Amino acid sequence: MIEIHGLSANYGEARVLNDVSLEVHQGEVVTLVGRNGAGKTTMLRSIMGLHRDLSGSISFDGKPIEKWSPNARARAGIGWVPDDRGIYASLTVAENLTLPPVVHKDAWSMEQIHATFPRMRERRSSMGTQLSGGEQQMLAIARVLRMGSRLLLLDEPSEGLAPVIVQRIGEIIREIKAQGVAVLLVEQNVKFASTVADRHYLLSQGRVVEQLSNDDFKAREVELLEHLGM
Ligand SMILES: Nc1ncnc2c1ncn2[C@@H]1O[C@H](COP(=O)(O)OP(=O)(O)OP(=O)(O)O)[C@@H](O)[C@H]1O
Repeated sequence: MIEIHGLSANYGEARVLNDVSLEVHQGEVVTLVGRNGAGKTTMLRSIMGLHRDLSGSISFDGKPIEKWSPNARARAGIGWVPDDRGIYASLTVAENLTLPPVVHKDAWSMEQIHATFPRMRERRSSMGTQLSGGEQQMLAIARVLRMGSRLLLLDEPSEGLAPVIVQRIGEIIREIKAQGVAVLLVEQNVKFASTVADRHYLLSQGRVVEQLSNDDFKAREVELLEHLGM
């Protein structure tokens, strides 16, 4: 679905990603794990077309997309869920869901959204400001599925959420995967990452230092926690 080869990214003089290659296939959940400042968010922003100071190749469904605008990438089916979730505070849940345009034929219907996210039906008239952190995260994920995204870029969805809510987000990611959607997940929560992902890329100082199956990742959890300084 998405293939990245030799991606390097800079902020002015500073190189923050160095020759990174990775791929995510349809229906796969893959994490990018690394310390603060390792370059994880820059990777997601580069895939979405929001960071442009880069070299290397990015192809989506076999088409080179490096020169495409973020809009064109969204229309092709790439959905960005930023770490601040980007909810419109003064709109209701229903308005937040329906405001962005449907950009792809694989867009989820409201019925599908409500089946996977029953909380969004219950809260449909609530304003963005009234939502808990977990509800905001669910709304942000539901919104890109409603637009028709087939590859979700999730930036630390577990951050700041209570364990029981993190567990629910994990269930949602597994349900989304079962529908054939691919997920590239930035995470520092190693435990959570191991409950949802098929594979992991370990990023350190802008380089992929290891690629691990989920079984290997779980077996080396203690060492990885140490590596991440957690
Ligand atoms: N707008 C910017 N201008 C200059 N440097 C930046 C900018 N944004 C990020 N950086 C730097 O790029 C490097 C990678 O940042 P990035 O946010 O991608 O890392 P991260 O792994 O997502 O970490 P975090 O979890 O802290 O966001 C860091 O050294 C950071 O200071």
